[in-house]
Amino acid sequence: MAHNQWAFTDSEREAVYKAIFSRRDVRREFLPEPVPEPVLRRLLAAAHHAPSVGFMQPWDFVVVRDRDTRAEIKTAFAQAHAEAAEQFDPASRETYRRLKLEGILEAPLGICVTCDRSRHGPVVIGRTANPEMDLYSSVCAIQNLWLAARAEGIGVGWVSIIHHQRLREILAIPDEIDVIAYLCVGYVRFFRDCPELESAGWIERAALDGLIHEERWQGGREA
Ligand SMILES: Cc1cc2c(cc1C)N(C[C@H](O)[C@H](O)[C@H](O)COP(=O)(O)O)c1[nH]c(=O)[nH]c(=O)c1N2
Repeated sequence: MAHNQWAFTDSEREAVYKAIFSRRDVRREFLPEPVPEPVLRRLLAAAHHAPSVGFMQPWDFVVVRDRDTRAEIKTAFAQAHAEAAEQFDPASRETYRRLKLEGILEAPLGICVTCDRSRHGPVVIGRTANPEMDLYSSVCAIQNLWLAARAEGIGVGWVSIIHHQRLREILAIPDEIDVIAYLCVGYVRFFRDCPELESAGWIERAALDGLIHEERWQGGREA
């Protein structure tokens, strides 16, 4: 197509890809400066404009600023992290233990993203055949927030090494609401060029060509 009036301008498009390619999971580079309310509001508005199954908008955002609360969450992480280490084979266990996998106390802000699976009733457009679609919708909100944060020069780190039931207790989240994520959010000293798990030698980024299948799945499970 020669000209597409709906495309962004070159610089706008570059900005979108820049956010996508330079977004990182941040753990150790957080700065303690608070995130101003208008900026936080923009991040949450970006999250809230994510796509959602049947326009369900199943998310809520619990904003955690209190250090004592974050310390409780850190303790919950430490417990789940110790349990996790036992699940890796002995050869990689020590490497796992040395990885920095959260910035709960370093980041001035935590955001717990949830999913209210019964919002708008039991039958939802698009969720009938695949009931997990509401959970995916909350994940879309997280990705929007993550990219918007990158554009604001703010880092986000997803901490999933934590039992959601424990988070629910600490944050007084009702039983019928699913916890989707705990995010550490704050300004950063810098953004890494590539995923820390890659530079730490844990896993490399797969070649995209090996993940694309023409018409039918080709080959075995291995990409
Ligand atoms: C659902 C989910 C859950 C987690 C993560 C991500 C996602 C999508 N990631 C971040 C993850 O390690 C990271 O995205 C990859 O290593 C790729 O790095 P970049 O995000 O590109 O920096 C993550 N990182 C971490 O240090 N502790 C964690 O508990 C988690 N949990």
